[in-house]
Amino acid sequence: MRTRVKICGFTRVEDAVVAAQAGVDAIGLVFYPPSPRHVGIAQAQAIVAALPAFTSVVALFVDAHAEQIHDVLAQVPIDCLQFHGDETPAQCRLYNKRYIKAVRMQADTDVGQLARAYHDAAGLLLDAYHPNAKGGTGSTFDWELIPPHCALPIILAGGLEPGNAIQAIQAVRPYALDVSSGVEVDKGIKDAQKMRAFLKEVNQGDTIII
Ligand SMILES: O=C(O)c1ccccc1N[C@@H]1O[C@H](COP(=O)(O)O)[C@@H](O)[C@H]1O
Repeated sequence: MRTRVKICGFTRVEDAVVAAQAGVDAIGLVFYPPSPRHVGIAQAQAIVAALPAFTSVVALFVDAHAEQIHDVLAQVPIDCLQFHGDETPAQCRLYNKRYIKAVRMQADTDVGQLARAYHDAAGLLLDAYHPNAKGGTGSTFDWELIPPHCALPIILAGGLEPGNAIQAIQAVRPYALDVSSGVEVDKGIKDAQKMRAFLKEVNQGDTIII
């Protein structure tokens, strides 16, 4: 099965269009005000309206109030939610939407237990731990912490970039890769060449594995 790719943290319509034309599976929109990649409703609507069919839209939240999430869902066509905070399984299930639960990996993180707790998630996203940030740090983590088998599709994140995508696919064999910082010129500003290079590497990685 080919490795899916999500590119996260778009703030500009033109960047999302380039990503879609290059073959990305999903784009991520960050609805977390402290993030430099945060988008408002109007900008999110403009980005989604410019996308072709079959490019999924993922909305990222960090410990958001339910009203904020309902507000986004009422105004922006979202395919999937991504929870990057301390949301409980019950909180993730409130919206009648497919969801991804992000986990910031530490030495004692029990991925199997999390997969059981969030058993109805559409994927478990494994990201680097940082004491002062919830994500989007550009840091990798020790992929040896990931168990070889998991009941949920594994979405690998954290410090991915053109240059380590093939290695990531070979080491982890994830369902998908999620990248943000590694394809940027500045926070929230994507680099067309880096996005294309990343997607090309993922295709190469899949070819090597097959
Ligand atoms: O992108 C952000 O600003 C962000 C903020 C808060 C939580 C998560 C965020 N992004 C996600 O972080 C991971 C890793 O990103 P990176 O490639 O290391 O920059 C990824 O899932 C982003 O969607």
